[in-house]
Amino acid sequence: MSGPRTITHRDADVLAQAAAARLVTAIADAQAERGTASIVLTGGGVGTAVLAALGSSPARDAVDWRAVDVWWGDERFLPAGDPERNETGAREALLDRVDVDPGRVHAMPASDGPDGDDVDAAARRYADELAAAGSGNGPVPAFDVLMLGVGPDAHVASLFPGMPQLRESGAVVPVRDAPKPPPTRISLTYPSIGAAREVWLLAAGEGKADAVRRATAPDAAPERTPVVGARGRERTLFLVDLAAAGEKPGHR
Ligand SMILES: O=C(O)[C@H](O)[C@@H](O)[C@H](O)[C@H](O)COP(=O)(O)O
Repeated sequence: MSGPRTITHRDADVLAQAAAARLVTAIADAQAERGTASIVLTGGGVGTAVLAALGSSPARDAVDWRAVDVWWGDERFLPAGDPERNETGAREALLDRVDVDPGRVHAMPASDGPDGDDVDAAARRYADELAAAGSGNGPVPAFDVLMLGVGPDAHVASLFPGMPQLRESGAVVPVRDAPKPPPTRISLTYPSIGAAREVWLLAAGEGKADAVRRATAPDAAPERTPVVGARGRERTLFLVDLAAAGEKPGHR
């Protein structure tokens, strides 16, 4: 797997708009090639801004949303509809504004869902849903694009530095005591992330400059810098703004 290609944008707004344009093009290309597309969404400010940019762009009508499978890379284990859930943000930003097939929007279970507050059972349920969709491809489908916001500590999804989930071989894991609130979450693992054709890493703002710098250091290791373990099968893009790249505004 080759290393990420970094593409730097003037600021967070340009990054969100450009990533949205890239996403709708990737969906259209996948549908042209295979008749369907499979995308994995991320929570966080930049991830949601990308969806909002796409949701408010005429370009959103360039794809057949009925032929898109939507998955999540991680989710906060909260009741359905909680404003802190990544699913809630994604629906408000994009999914409620396009004609998706509800049966192809695969939200991670909520804490008031079929497994109640049993986050282990909820993680197993999502792993089963992925395996069913994988239909012989293996434990997860061949995602076309998997987006991951990058935390200031270089976490991606809910894979945080030093936590045992980084070494998990299963497809989906429960997370307790996450350093980023809320503490209880569900997350894809590196094997699931690595099943994606493309992984797009999103980072904006000077608060991410250290994480981006560490991620591109030659001796970076996933244990301390989880973002370096996130690689796509065909391509990995690091989509950043000047501030996250540690460059001065106006430099471009
Ligand atoms: O559930 C979550 O919190 C996210 O999935 C998380 O992985 C997020 O993407 C990063 O923490 C970046 O978030 P920001 O873009 O808001 O900094």
